[in-house]
Amino acid sequence: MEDLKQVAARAALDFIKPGQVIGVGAGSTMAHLVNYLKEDATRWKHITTVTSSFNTRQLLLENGFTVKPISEVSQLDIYFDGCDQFDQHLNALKSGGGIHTHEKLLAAMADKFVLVGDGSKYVAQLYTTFPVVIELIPESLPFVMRRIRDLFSLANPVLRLSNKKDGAVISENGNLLIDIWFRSFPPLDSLNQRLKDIPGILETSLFYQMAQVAIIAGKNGVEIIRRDPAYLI
Ligand SMILES: O=C(CO)[C@H](O)[C@H](O)COP(=O)(O)O
Repeated sequence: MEDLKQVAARAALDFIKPGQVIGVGAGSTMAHLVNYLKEDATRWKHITTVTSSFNTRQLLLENGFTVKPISEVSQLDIYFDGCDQFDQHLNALKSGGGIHTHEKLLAAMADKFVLVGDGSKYVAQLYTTFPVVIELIPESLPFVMRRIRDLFSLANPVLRLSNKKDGAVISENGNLLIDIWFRSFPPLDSLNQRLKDIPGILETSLFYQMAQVAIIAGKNGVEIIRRDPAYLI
């Protein structure tokens, strides 16, 4: 059977026009998308890419694409990214990679933010099988831990540690990451802002009502889900 992430990535090509500035996120689905762009290199040779991911950047460069640093861009035509999970309103958790601050920046600057994945990512309501991750400045660690425990008494905040080296995982921005494991999610419409209101926290991995479209490949084919059904893309 065909890899469904590959099927979804191929469907994403229909959303791109030659010459556009394209954001590409992290993960295996995005790697498939880069490989498809490479397969039709003549058509796509004039696109400019921007990425939130070290691994995707390497792949783009190896395949001869122009990759601009995030710091040189304020607008993208479109940003594609995978996620851990998303719900029927296209609220997404992007917790696994620990690079959500850059991912959210690219999602926010894109005219269109498109989630791409296999059907396993799509759930009616987000489950707590994934944490909400926060990026925080190192000095704020004890305070942020205390404030999270005060605000969410049933949540379990855990500093993300490296399994390849002693110590904490350090983000692209020199910061720490905390995985917040909830037993049940507090109301999602305010969760992102409640966390960001804590001094020291830079960004969260909850992408609340940011994506306009999701491309999902399941055993019955590719489904395009729009947050607003009237949205034309
Ligand atoms: O959100 C992410 C990282 O934070 C990735 O996009 C997510 O893990 C998707 O990966 P894959 O395409 O391999 O399923």
